[in-house]
Amino acid sequence: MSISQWTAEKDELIRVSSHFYHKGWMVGTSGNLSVRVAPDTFLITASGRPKGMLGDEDLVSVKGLYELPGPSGNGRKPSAEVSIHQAIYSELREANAVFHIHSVESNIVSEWASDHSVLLPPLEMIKGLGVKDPSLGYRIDVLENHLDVSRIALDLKRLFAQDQVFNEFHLPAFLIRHHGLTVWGNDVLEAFHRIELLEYVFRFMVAMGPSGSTPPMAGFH
Ligand SMILES: CSC[C@@H](O)[C@@H](O)C(=O)COP(=O)(O)O
Ligand SMILES: [Zn+2]
Repeated sequence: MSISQWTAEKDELIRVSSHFYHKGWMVGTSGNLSVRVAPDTFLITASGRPKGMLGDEDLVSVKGLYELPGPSGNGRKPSAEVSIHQAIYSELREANAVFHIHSVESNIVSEWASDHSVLLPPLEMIKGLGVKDPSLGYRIDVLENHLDVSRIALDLKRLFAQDQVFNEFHLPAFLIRHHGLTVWGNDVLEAFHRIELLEYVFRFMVAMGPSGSTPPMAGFH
């Protein structure tokens, strides 16, 4: 396999990673990104690399959606959260890009979960996630964080197995409590848009507060 394989996909992920880093969503080594390049193969960011300054060698290929991969040929290890990406690619044929970020807002919103999900406000922006009517009351799923990442991947597969996940109220995203946001899309651009739209929604929610209304301004009655 030539080392110059998938150059365009690697460049795209490096650009997206740098953009998210500058937004404060992939600070330090946090977050991971992947793109599917064949039905059972994807490129993913290597573990523990600085997400604001990735190089070509920091994208490693993973073949197989069920077994945990070992280090790549250049010694880089795939993301420690590779099992979550595998769970998404194995269960959802429409997913061809998976982005995971650690934003402050997504972590605040994850604290507001009741019954393992958070109700999103009826903002027009939510239409960008593929829903027709934002006022219908969409919820984002919130999974528990576990030190053992394969437990998170297992919980995610259980969620996908529930019928409700496949109805029109299911969003192409979920939160891991006190950890971050994961989104998938049909391609890199769709996943990119979805991350930006959801982060806008989370910023709005944080500004409104957990009760969904802004506190009255001092001096105004
Ligand atoms: C700043 S440590 C964050 C990690 O524990 C993890 O959650 C993460 O998102 C990045 O892990 P990585 O193995 O680099 O893909
Ligand atoms: Zn993470």
